[in-house]
Amino acid sequence: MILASQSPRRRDLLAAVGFELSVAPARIDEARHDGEAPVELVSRLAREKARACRSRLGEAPADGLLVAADTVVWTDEATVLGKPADAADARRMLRALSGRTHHVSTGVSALLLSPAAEQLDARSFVETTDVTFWPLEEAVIDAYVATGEPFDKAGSYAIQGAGRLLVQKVRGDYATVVGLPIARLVRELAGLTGRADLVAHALERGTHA
Ligand SMILES: Cc1cn([C@H]2C[C@H](O)[C@@H](COP(=O)(O)OP(=O)(O)OP(=O)(O)O)O2)c(=O)[nH]c1=O
Repeated sequence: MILASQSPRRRDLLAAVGFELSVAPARIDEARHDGEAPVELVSRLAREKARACRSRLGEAPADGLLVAADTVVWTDEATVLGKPADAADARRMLRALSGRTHHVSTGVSALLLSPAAEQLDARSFVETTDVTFWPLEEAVIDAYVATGEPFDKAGSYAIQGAGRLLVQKVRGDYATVVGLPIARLVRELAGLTGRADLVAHALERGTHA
């Protein structure tokens, strides 16, 4: 499988269910269009990342799968919180999330690659998980920013890291927050490849520590 993402979290989630990966990050403009809803944004960006990566493979790629994804954190006002520009930006985002429920949407686009394929076979979907933060005192925000963890993370936190200390409640798939809804993805790949046994196969091959 080709993973069109630089995210080590996505690589780990796929490797843990037994996929052998080659990583080929796609560089695209991730700017949000005027009036674009967060769910539409991640859906579009995942598809654009997949398309950009696919076009670099040339005319006749080997058989296989290509997966791209994009994650955003957003609030009820449809404000999108991207990766923080600096520590002050991270602090501002964490204050905005303190004591409230926000949404994390991950868009995924999977392509079936084949040298013969005229028509591109693809599956794209978006999963959204709601995350509630404990109220965060300024000292907690400062200590968290000082860990350095917020800087390459949408919304300025990582639920899989020290950021788990900020989280009171999760409603939806935890893996969607980390950056890849793996359970849904394996099911979509089963449909895309016609391999109904893919979930069982992933359970057999995976390393489930
Ligand atoms: C909210 C949250 C985000 N994140 C991460 C997942 C994503 O890697 C990142 C969101 O940025 P993305 O732009 O989705 O992904 P990326 O830049 O890491 O990789 P690429 O563009 O090459 O696909 O934030 C966490 O790791 N944990 C969390 O709890």
